[in-house]
Amino acid sequence: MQFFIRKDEPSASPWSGFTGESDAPESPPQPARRDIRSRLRRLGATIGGTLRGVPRVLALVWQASPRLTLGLAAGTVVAGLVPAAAAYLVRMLVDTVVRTLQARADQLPDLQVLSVSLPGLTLRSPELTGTEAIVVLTLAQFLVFGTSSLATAVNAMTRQLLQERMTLSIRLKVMTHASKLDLAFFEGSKSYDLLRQAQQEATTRPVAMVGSVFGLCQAALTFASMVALLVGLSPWLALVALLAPVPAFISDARYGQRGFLVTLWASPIRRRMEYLSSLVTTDRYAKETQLFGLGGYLVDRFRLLGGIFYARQRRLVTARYLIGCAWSMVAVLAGSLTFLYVALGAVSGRLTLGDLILYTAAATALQTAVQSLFGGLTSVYENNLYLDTLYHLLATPVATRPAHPRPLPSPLRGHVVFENVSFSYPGSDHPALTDLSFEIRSGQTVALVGRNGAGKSTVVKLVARLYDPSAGRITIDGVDLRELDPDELRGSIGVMLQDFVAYQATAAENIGLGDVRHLDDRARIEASAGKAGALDLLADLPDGFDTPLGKWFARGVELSGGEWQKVALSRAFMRDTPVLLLDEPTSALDARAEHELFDRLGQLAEGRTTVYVSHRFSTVRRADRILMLDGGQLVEEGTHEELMRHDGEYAELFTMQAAAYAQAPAGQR
Ligand SMILES: Nc1ncnc2c1ncn2[C@@H]1O[C@H](COP(=O)(O)OP(=O)(O)OP(=O)(O)O)[C@@H](O)[C@H]1O
Repeated sequence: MQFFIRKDEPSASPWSGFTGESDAPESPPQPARRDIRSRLRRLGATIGGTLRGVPRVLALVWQASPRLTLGLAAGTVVAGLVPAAAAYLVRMLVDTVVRTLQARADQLPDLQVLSVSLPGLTLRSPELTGTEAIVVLTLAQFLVFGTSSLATAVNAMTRQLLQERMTLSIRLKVMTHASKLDLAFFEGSKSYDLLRQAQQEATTRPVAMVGSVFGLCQAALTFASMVALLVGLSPWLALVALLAPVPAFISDARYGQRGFLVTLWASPIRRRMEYLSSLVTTDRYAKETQLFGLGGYLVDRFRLLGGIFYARQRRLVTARYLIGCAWSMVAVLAGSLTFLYVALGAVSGRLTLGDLILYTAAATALQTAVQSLFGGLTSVYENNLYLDTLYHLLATPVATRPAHPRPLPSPLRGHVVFENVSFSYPGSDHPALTDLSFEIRSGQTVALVGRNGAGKSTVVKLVARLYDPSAGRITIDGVDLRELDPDELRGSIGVMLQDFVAYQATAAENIGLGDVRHLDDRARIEASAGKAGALDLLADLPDGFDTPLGKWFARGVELSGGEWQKVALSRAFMRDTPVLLLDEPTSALDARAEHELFDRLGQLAEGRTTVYVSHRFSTVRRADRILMLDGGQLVEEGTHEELMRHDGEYAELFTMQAAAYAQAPAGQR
């Protein structure tokens, strides 16, 4: 099956970073023709795989709520047996009426015994008059249909509740697992697709899954009870009813699998669509979108991708249902022939009127049951495929931790050493750091400088162990970082990243999240804000520290870039740690705020190892030592004075920046 764009699909415009390869993805070529034996083998494998998947699905449902699962199971059993019971009762009623009429016509005593034959058991009533027997049967019918209504209500209720529970439970599983994954996992586009797939399907698939598994069980019960009724009367009829829906099932299963493949391959397209949509609908991007008048362009890109996605779905969905319908005509024809056979049998006197009614009711119900059984199998199979992606995600190994981590030296002095460290980001051939060696003694304040892309942020991320070196090692107080428990290590490091997060939460939470154990410790939060120079700013907000920041939710107040940076900096100060890593902490601050911060940092850094990245040489010169990186390598190191005397690249950049200030017209200084 091909998924190329055809003439009737929206024409793909030339390649763009927004839309990607718009005529991809394409399915792998399907084998041209298969002989009957390999088709049967494949069918067997499909059914086997599907049935093996059922316990997995049931385990998920059970985990979501054992009580609701039991309720649904009970409702399903009742609903599954009702058609057979109803058909049986109708047959008894018709035969009773016929016998009563016969007795009255022949002027014989109107007395009869009602009997119900179950496997290994026959129940008989005492002698009843025709009217009494009809009343008893009507009562029994009332009971059956009453129970059936109750079962329908229980089924609908438990299904809906279970669906909600499962959606929640699967989303929680995905979130919990994702929060433990290695950062490297999030770097690849394939992983994003997997996550997206698992998350998006997590809201819809459980719904379909619960329905299909229990629908399957219900159909299986109806099937078994109907077969028991039908086989007793005519095994041939049972066989015809059994086989007639098979072709439609095979066709549906094939299209179910193709549907899954289209969804899977369309995942990158849908992710691009979501991204394009967010560019127009999210406050973060809306500013530029309006400023550059990008709305129309972005909407066009979205429309292009949406058109491609729809066209593929349309072709598949149309084929699936039209071809499925053609095959189900076989079942319809078999039903009509059964009807003819039974009616002729009744006319010839081989069958009673009750038998005729039982035959027709049972044959139709059996056919429906077989169809639902196969339909259920197809749908469980399809849902299983989607669930595979969920299980695949849940099976992704979480961030590696040493089996027996070495205890963090106590007290931690913060002596950091890079020994011949090289590092490339996951999926990148280009090394971000190459054979980097340096030492930061405990308590020292070190500035990392260098051009854009020199590797400064990478050094910060490696010390915080967001990644492990590709070669060489990093030690803290003599212990390789890989031998430590990452959480324990991170608990001893205060970090502010260059691309810090602005949480849509209150000011207090934005700071307190720096150490969740103290999220409610207002004194500590305010002290941290004080260290970052954010105290007055936050105290003056409409609800002080309880003011929600950001505009996503009600009552939110938006901050300026520099104000957000102060909040992020406050967060880094929440932990009273021996190591402090600050990646461009003042890039958005005004000159006074920056000056004041570095004055305070002088005291805050007392006794702590402090590493900061900065492009402003006025702040860099305050450091005890300066490390200058270029192309991922250390090119110069020393104090400001030493580097100026060395007259290398640092001195050149410093002089360039100083001259820019000195040459500025007096009014701009
Ligand atoms: N997540 C990533 N995946 C792949 N490559 C990356 C990633 N982050 C950074 N790089 C690459 O690693 C190199 C070093 O990046 P790094 O962010 O450490 O530079 P930097 O010195 O902090 O730059 P800047 O001054 O612009 O912040 C760059 O070539 C960059 O392209």
